[in-house]
Amino acid sequence: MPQATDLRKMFNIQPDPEAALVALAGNPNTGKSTIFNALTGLRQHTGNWPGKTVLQARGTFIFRGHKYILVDLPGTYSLLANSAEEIVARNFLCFARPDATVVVADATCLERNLNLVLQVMEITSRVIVCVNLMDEARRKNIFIDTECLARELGVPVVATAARSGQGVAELKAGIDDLVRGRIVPTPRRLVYDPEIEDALTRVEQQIPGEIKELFNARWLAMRILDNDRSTLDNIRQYLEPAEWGVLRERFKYCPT
Ligand SMILES: Nc1nc2c(ncn2[C@@H]2O[C@H](COP(=O)(O)OP(=O)(O)OP(=O)(O)O)[C@@H](O)[C@H]2O)c(=O)[nH]1
Ligand SMILES: [Mg+2]
Repeated sequence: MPQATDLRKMFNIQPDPEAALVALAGNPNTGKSTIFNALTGLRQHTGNWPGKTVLQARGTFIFRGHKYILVDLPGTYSLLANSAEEIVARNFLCFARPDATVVVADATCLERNLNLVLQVMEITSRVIVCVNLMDEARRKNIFIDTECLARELGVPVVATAARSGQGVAELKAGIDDLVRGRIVPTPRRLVYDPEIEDALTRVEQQIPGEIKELFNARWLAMRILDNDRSTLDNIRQYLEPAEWGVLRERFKYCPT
C-alpha cells in the first residue's frame, strides 16, 4: 500500500518529516504567483510537472521556526479535470495530500471563484481561502465580509492585497495555525439530492478501508458515481494492481 509520502515523490517532493507541504490553488490570474513570491522570496525552484509540459514552481519558507514547502499550482477554474493544468492541480491535491491548501480567490469576482473553493473543500478539509486583490475590490466599491464568508464556508479566510504585501503575514500565520492544528476547519459540505446522497453512502461503504486511508472516501465515491474516467485512471496509477483490482471488482464502471 503506498503511503502519502510515497505519493508525494511522484510530484518530485522529497520526503522531509520536518517540513509541511502547502499547495496554492486558484483560478487563473488571481495572484497565486504574486503570493508565492511574497511567501518564498528567492527560495524557489522551477521545473516541469513530471510527465507534463506544465510549469511547476516550488519554494520554501520558515515561519515560527517551522519549515514549509509551498507549491504554486497552475490556475484552474475547476477540478473536474479536462486540461493538463486541471489534471495537475487535481492530482496534486488528491494524491500528494498537502498539509494545507490555500485557495486564492479574486475579491472583484468572488462568486465565480467560490466554485473552485467548494470543489477543493470536497477533497480536503485543510483549506484556507485567501481573498486577494482586495485593493482592486475597494477601488470598485466591493466590500467583502471575510468573517461572514469564513462562517459560511467553515474554513479560515484571509484578505490580501498581495502586490503590496498586505495580509501576507496574516496568511502565513493562518497556514501555520492550520498545519499545527490550532485551527480545525469544518468545511461546509454540499448536500446533494437524497437519491444521490443514498447512492454515495452505499458506494462509500464499499470502498476498502486501506483506500479510504489514502483518499477522501466521499470524494472518491462521487468520482465513481460520476464515472469520472480521468480521475479513476489516475487513481489506478497510484494503487498497487491488487488494490485496483478490488475497486474494479466492486465498481463495474472503473476502467479496465
Ligand atoms: N492590484 C493588485 N494586483 C495584484 C494583486 N495580486 C496580484 N496582482 C497582479 O495580478 C496579475 C496576476 O498575478 P499573478 O500572481 O501572476 O496571478 P496568478 O494567479 O499566478 O496567474 P496564473 O498563474 O496565470 O493563473 C499581476 O499583474 C500581479 O501583479 C493584488 O493584490 N492587487
Ligand atoms: Mg501564476
